[in-house]
Amino acid sequence: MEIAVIYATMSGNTEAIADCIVEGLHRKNYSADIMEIPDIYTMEQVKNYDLVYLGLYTWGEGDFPEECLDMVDGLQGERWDGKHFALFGSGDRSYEHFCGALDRLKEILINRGAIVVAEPLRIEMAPDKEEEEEIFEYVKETLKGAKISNKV
Ligand SMILES: Cc1cc2nc3c(=O)[nH]c(=O)nc-3n(C[C@H](O)[C@H](O)[C@H](O)COP(=O)(O)O)c2cc1C
Repeated sequence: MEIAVIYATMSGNTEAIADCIVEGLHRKNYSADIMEIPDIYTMEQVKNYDLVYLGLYTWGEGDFPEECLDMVDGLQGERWDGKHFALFGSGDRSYEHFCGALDRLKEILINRGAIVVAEPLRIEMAPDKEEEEEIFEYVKETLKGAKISNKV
């Protein structure tokens, strides 16, 4: 089973969540390819995976980060029927739309036929110890959601 963890980060918080997701996957004996946006150039790279963890921080007023716009366009331009996605990101509760980019991303993916396997995981800034546990639980929930029964 092929799993990718793809993320965008400006100050490292979303990257810390991505690293924790990879660790959570290892604990369940799954491996994953981890990639930072904008190093993903084609949707073909995304299509190769059975489960894609996609992480973004939120910018502006609930907006996508600038470096994600090409990828969002790419996602919008394809059908993702039956493909499993799990969304995560960092934000700041002092903004009106906490992790708002994740709501927008979820809507786009669902409209294009994707299965978003759990509610997006929203972390305030960088994960603390308690939130790391939350991330490990999220990994378990999303693996179940994706109905992955075979180990990599
Ligand atoms: C100009 C600006 C706009 C932001 N807008 C939002 C927002 O609308 N919603 C939110 O939850 N966080 C917002 N944030 C907070 C970032 O998403 C937050 O700092 C996040 O942890 C950054 O993640 P990163 O370390 O992965 O880059 C904003 C930050 C800046 C500097």
